[in-house]
Amino acid sequence: LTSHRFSQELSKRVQDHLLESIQPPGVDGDKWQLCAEEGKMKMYTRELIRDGIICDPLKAIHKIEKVTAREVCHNFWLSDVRKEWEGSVEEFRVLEKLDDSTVIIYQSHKRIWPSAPRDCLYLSSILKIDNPPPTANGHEAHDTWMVCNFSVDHAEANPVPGCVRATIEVALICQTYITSPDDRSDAIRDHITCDIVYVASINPGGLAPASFLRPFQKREYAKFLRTFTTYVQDKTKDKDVSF
Ligand SMILES: CCCc1ccc(-c2ccc(S(=O)(=O)CCO)cc2)cc1[C@H]1C[C@H]1c1ccccn1
Repeated sequence: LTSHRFSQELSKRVQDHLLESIQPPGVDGDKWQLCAEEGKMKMYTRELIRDGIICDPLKAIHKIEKVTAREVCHNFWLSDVRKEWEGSVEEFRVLEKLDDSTVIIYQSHKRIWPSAPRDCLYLSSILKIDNPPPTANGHEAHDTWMVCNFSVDHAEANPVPGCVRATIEVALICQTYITSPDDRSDAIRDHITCDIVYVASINPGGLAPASFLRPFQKREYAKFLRTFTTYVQDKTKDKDVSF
């Protein structure tokens, strides 16, 4: 297994996500507040201010039927399809490929009134988790995949002028579980469900008005999760299942 200059930091963050992020809210004792519900998707947040900047972490628990953890994580990680579901991104560049499952991305986001536009520079890695823990909804996982995105520095960022650098720490943890083949259909896709935990801490960088940022981010997270999960279901529905 080849390693790269971020291998150590990446595996530390993966371990942390497996220990903490995958825990359903309320179990890990933190003060997660349910802040939005849409169908099967529940969004929780905590109030966190760092140097006067709002960095409320988000934890979304979701489940989508008829897709596998690998299909969800692959469509989230694959750069070629990013623009098909990520509506808030303006510029998007892969700066470096560290290995077959790890890249460094530069992206700028569409300007948000009244603040300056933001950009992000982050490592994005997809990995399959061996000996999968039980899912956040308490199901026996058939398999577990994760995408881990976190901010790094890079010499060739060549940022869009005028952008304020936002920093991110994101994980998408997906677990497939097989539901009992109760109905007659022998199509395996009808018997799989994917439990999803999406955790994100976004530090918007320079000051953004508190009264504006909290509701804005909540709306954006809900929109992003809705768009992305719908995209994956549409993309995979006529394809052979890939575990
Ligand atoms: C708030 C400062 C601006 C801002 C910085 C950062 C991000 C952002 C970066 C990465 C990821 S991701 O989950 O890793 C998927 C790859 O893009 C999601 C969101 C979004 C916004 C803007 C668009 C707003 C947004 C979108 C979604 C969630 C929260 N905020």
